[in-house]
Amino acid sequence: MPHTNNLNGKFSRPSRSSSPPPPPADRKAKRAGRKPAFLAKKPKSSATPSAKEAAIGSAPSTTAAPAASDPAIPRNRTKQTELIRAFHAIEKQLASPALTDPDERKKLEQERERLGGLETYQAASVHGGDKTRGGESSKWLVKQIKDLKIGVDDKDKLKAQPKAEPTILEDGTKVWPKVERKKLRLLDVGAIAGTAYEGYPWIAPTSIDLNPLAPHVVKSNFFDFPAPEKDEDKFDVVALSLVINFEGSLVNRGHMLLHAHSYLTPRGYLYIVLPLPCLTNSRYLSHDRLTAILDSTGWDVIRKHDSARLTYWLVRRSETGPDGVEWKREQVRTGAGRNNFCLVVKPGSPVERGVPSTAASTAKGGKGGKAKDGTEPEVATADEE
Ligand SMILES: C[S@@+](CC[C@H](N)C(=O)[O-])C[C@H]1O[C@@H](n2cnc3c(N)ncnc32)[C@H](O)[C@@H]1O
Repeated sequence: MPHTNNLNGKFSRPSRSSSPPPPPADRKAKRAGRKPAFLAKKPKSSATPSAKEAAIGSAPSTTAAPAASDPAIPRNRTKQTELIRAFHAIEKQLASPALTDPDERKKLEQERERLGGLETYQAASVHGGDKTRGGESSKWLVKQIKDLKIGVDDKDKLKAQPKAEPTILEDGTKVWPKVERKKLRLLDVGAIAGTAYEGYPWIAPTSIDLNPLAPHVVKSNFFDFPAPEKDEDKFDVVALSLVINFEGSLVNRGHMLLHAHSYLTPRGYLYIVLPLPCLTNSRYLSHDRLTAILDSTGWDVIRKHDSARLTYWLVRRSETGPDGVEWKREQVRTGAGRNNFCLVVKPGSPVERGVPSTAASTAKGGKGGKAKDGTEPEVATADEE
C-alpha cells in the first residue's frame, strides 16, 4: 500500500576492488595546501589530453583530467557556475518526456558537445569542489567518521583479531609485533577523479563513476558494480555524494537507497549529500519526508547537517531493514517558486535503464525562477559549494 503523508511535515510509516593509495606527491601537495596534481595548471601543448580524451581513454592513462587547465572550463567562478547550469539545462531537457522530436534531441546533444560534453561538466564540478576552496563534501564525512570512531572500534573486528603477544629477547626486551590496523573501507560512488579521500591514509576508498576522470576510478554504474561476497570485503561506508540528484530516474533514486545495503557490513553507513533546496524548497521532499523514506528503506539517521547550499546525511543500516513500502510522488509543499525534486521508492521494480542523468536544474527554486524552457526547476544547482 502506498504511503500517505500530510502537509505538516510529519510522516508516519505506512505499510572489490580497493583503489591503490594516492601517489605520495599528491599527499604532500595536500599537506602543503596545494592543488592535487590533476588540478594543477599544465602548460598548453598538443600532448596535453583534454578532459574528454582522458575520460574516454584515448589519452595517456597515467594522466588524470586536467580540469583547471581545460580551456573549456572558465577560470572565473561565476562563469563556471554558468557553465554547470547550462549543462543542467540541457540534461533536463534531454530527460524530459516532452522531448520527442529527434532533431531537437540531436540539437541539444550537439550543444552539450559544444560546451565540452559530460566530462567537461564533471571536470567543472571537480574544480568547483577544489579542496583549496574547502569545497569537498568528504570533509564533513571524515569528521563524523572520526567522531563516531566508525570502523576503528568495531567490537566484532577487534574480537576477531588475534591477541598480540610480544617476543621476549635474550636480554628480556619485549618486541611487540606490528599490528596492521584494518583500514576503513569506503565505496565512493560518483567519485569522478577519485580524490575526495586521498588525504586520509586510514581510509581505503574504492572509487567508481559512470565517467571516471582518473585511471584508478572504476568505470561502472553503481547498479552493476559487484557487491562483495565475503563478509570481510564488505564496506564500512557507501558514499552517494551529489549522486542521487544526478540520477535522472526517480525510481532509480529510491533504488539507490535500497541497493546500497548489499555493499555494507551489517551495521554499515550510507553517506548522502544533496543540494539543500532538494529538501528545503521542493514540492515533494523535505527533511521529514526524507527521514521517513530512509527509515522505510532500512536506515537510521545518525547525523545530519545543512550548510548554506548542501545537506549532509550519515545514516546507518537499521536492525529491522527495509520494510518493502512503496513511496510515491506526493506533494509536501505548496506555493510558487518551488522546485520539483523528488525520489520515489518502488521495491521490487527493475532498475530503469537509459534515463539521461539530470544533475540538477537550471535555476534555484524560489530564487532563480523558471528555466529558459519555461518549466520549473527539478532541483537546485548542486555544484556551488
Ligand atoms: C555531481 S557529481 C558528484 C561528484 C562527487 N561525488 C562530489 O560529491 O562532488 C555526480 C557524479 O556521479 C556519477 N554518477 C551518477 N550516477 C551514477 C551511477 N549510477 N553509478 C556511478 N556513478 C554515477 C556521475 O557520473 C558524476 O560524475
